[in-house]
Amino acid sequence: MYATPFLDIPALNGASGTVQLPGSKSISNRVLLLAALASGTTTIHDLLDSDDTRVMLDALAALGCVIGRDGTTVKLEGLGGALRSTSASLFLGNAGTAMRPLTAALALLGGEFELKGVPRMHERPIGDLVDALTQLGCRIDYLGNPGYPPLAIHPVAIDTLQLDAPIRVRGDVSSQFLTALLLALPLAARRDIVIDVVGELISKPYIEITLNLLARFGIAVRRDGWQRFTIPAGSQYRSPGEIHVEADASSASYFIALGAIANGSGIRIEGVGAESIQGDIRFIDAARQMGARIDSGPNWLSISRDAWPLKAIDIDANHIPDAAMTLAVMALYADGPSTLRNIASWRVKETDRIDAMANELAKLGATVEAGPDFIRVHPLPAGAWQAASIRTYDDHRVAMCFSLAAFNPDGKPVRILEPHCVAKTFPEYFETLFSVARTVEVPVICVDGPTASGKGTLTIEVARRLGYHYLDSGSLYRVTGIALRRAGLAPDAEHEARIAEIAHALPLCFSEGKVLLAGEDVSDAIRTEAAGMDASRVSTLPGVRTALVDLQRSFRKLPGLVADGRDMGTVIFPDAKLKVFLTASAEHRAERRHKQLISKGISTTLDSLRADLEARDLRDSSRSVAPLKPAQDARLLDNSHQTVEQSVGQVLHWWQEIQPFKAS
Ligand SMILES: O=C(O)C1=C[C@@H](OP(=O)(O)O)[C@@H](O)[C@H](O)C1
Ligand SMILES: C=C(OP(=O)(O)O)C(=O)O
Repeated sequence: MYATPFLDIPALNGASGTVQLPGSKSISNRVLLLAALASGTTTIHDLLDSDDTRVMLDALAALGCVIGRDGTTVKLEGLGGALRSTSASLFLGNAGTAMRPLTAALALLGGEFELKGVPRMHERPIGDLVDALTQLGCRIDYLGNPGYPPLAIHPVAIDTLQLDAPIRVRGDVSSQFLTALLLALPLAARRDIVIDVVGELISKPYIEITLNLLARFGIAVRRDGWQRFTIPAGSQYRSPGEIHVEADASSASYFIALGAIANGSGIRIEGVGAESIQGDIRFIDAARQMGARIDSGPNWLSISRDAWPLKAIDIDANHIPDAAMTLAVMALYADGPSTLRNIASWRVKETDRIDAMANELAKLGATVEAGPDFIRVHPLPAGAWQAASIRTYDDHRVAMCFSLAAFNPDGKPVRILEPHCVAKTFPEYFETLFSVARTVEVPVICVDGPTASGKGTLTIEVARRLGYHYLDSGSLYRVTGIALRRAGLAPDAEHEARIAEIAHALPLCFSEGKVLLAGEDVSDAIRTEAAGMDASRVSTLPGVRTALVDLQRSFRKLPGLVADGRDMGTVIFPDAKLKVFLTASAEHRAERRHKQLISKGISTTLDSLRADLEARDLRDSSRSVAPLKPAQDARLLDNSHQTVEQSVGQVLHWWQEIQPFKAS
């Protein structure tokens, strides 16, 4: 997941490949609650691991469920209708699928509970559900604004609930209120329980998910149209033992759109197919209408671009409220204005999504019309796209769907602010996108400079702040040095061919700040002075340098790279847009190295370190191949009198200066 304050997506121009998508949020949270209400153990495969499921799991654990986890498989021992813990304060983040169903279940289970969430959750309505539960005799107080969480739930005896008259619940603000009642009321089914929906029910397919999963847990709800639902007397939750969660159909919408927009050999999605029980799968109908070519099989979809530009669409999107946001961005690539209707519920989700989409689409340059329950998006012709800094309003779907704007014909990058909000349902969204997307040019920042100038520290920090990959090219030489010593060779010209072979096939990777050679952590071994000397000698061998060029260039991957070394800007990435040549006086560098070594308990003297550094500088700058010198277009940064933060700030400032983004 990108934990950076922003993520810059360079202009993308193609995409091909296969993505395995994470589990459905709607299925995961329903199954977790049903498994908790049932008796016996349920093994859930492919459960979504995200903020929304984590708050549900934490809540169930606080209620006394025993939960075991192995990757995406979760084993949950149900409570069988009896809470092990009858008071708890539960934090439910911004998960509607946790807040609403848990409110109903806990109001019936008997106990003192406090249910709260993030500030936005406290602005998302729950009054219609609380009204329905209160009619039954449940006792719920608002701890903040009436009609909204946080809530205090008080115990009532389940056999005192009034179940003789139909329970009336409004269905026109959120279908989750009806879902919550359907999931929880089997707890009280000593007689038939009838629920009547008041007003036009929205987001109907989510009720189908609820009914489908209730049936998997042994509860056969009778349904009369979308108005009346009956939970038969004697209903009891029965765990199916094992259950698989399909991949998330709403998450699939971004990759379906990607296949429809991007040039390439198409996108294959694994984990969800056209027969999905999730209503958002009907997004494929809308995408086909806009011109996508889509095939499907058991648990897979394959999408490729067909009609181009896409065809404008005018649809009632009430049945696909979440995926429809993706259509609003696809509309930018259409042949006329597209209209999404009957989407008033967008206004009470993670943010006011109609306003958010209208504001951010306008930043890209689009003309947008919006009303209480619709949005109309006009296509953006080539030449009219702006490089925009997209505000995401802590809404995962805003972040995800705007990444698709990076396919604009004007080659403009897109900045996504607070990209970590995707953690609500799809923490690895951007990584998944980057695994299949192509760009004309992956941005690179080169930081070259002499030994002990602080390149490593600076580069790692700049990469971290930008969410870019990191290449410590010096370590390639150091690792080669270690590998050749292990092969019984000396780092000299006599063994150049053998060393080059070793370098070419170096099984190297950087992971969480560690350098791994064939899986072995060699981070400390390569930092000794002896390894440094070997690296410097190895790097004078032209055959070895050539062998390592391809390896170094292979680190240039989306969304960008910060490369540290001695010839990054001059030889390896001569087209880099920002090249920094970092220096510090020999005196300062010797002092820093001295401190470093002393802190590691390695004894040495300042004078000898300074002499070594000067000898190395001379060798590095006078070698015949790629001598250490600033690239012509490099910016010089002397950090002798700077803190790390100051040099990082300077590099980020230079980088920012060459970005085209307007402030948000
Ligand atoms: O029941 C569910 O799993 C959901 C129902 C929908 O909400 P509304 O019924 O409020 O539209 C949907 O937007 C939400 O992401 C998940
Ligand atoms: C509306 C959404 O979430 P929630 O389940 O919190 O309602 C969503 O995921 O788009």
